[in-house]
Amino acid sequence: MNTEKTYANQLDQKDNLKDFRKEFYISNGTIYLDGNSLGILSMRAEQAVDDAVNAWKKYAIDGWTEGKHPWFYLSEKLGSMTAPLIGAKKDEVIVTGSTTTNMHQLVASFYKPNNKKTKILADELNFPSDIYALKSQLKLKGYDPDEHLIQIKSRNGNTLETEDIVKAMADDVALIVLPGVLYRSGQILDMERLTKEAHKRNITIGFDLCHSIGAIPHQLSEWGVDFAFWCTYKHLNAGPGSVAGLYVNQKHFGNEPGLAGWFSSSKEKQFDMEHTLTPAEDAGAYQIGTPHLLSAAPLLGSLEMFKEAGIKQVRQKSLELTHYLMELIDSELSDYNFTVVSPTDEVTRGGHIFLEHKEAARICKALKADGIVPDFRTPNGIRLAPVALYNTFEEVWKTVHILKQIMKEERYKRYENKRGVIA
Ligand SMILES: Cc1ncc(COP(=O)(O)O)c(C=O)c1O
Ligand SMILES: Nc1ccccc1C(=O)C[C@H](N)C(=O)O
Repeated sequence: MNTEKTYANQLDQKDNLKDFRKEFYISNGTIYLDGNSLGILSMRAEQAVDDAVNAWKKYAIDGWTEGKHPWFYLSEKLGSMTAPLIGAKKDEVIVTGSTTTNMHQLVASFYKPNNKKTKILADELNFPSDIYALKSQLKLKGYDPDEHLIQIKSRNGNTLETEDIVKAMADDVALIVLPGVLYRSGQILDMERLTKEAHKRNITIGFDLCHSIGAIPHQLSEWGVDFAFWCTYKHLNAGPGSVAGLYVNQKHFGNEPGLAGWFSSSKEKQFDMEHTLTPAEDAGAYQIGTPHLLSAAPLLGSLEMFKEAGIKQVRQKSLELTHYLMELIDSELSDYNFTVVSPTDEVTRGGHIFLEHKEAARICKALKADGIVPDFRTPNGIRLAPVALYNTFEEVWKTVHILKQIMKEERYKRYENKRGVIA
């Protein structure tokens, strides 16, 4: 491979998405590689927040129905803007809640245990919040999570085998919830095949798309996935605590949500103030209460950028960035005991790379001191996410060379090998 910096510059010059970087606030001298934990602010997202504040200033209560983006319809509008990113129909998507509250809503709606089927299938590598939510949903239905939550085991501690998941789809499984992309190793699960296998066995299946939305294309409707949910503060760059999203396949429209509220209502009936709910005929039925407008607004700006860039192009560049990163790690860091545990192939490699090293916590501190923002995951993981919309090949090149210097000079030894509060 070509390890010269000039090669990185050539790749940057050829990059069709390079102009998007100019729209982001990138701190001077910083190389931000943590976009899969929190994406950075774009001018368009900022503008959308300003517009929302101004609409409040100008319209007060009338902002619900007036202005450029009337608040009463904003969740649906953002849902339809999100749909192309996941291969869904417009009315199958709604922007609402947080990842975890949406998961609670969907499990409360789709987990319907009966005499024969009572178990929920998940995996042992998922983000803790999902597992906590599943356990509490089981308890609410009177089941012991120790018996009724089955967590598929990883053979190597980092990735899952489709065959192992399919094998675990036993007769007593009612519901499956899995990540689309694993938060540590970045492995993409075969959502299409898993959905097919689940449905053959009469099992409902849903996916957590936190680490896949905005990083890879999906075809949820075509695959027939029953439901999905995600956050918008990672690859979608909508800001800390931005409003999340959910997808419900249209074959499930017309049902009552497990957790109802007046925003679950059909729009026409909502202000009739009846005590009998008429649920919306689409994914809107899975909303609960008043949308968090100021935290939803930035998505208007970010999703517009995704529309212009196109998720296929985003994926293409992301694959090139992670490929380049892995090649440089291979050629430059071979003396320093790093292990890349992310899948290397293009089918199962997501938008970030996961490196293991026993000194990972303090290597991350040393990187940060040199202006590179990685993400530490306990006990020994370094996540690096070169993001298509705002990172460059030159930044990838610099990261690996700075990391090499840190290792060569053992500069990480200046720090304690312990995580900070968050990373
Ligand atoms: C896979 C996954 N699920 C859930 C969450 C958390 O959900 P919430 O947005 O509700 O905090 C995260 C990250 O925070 C995540 O990576
Ligand atoms: N929501 C957060 C709030 C604070 C700090 C980090 C997060 C994350 O999102 C972590 C992320 N889910 C991860 O995959 O590590």
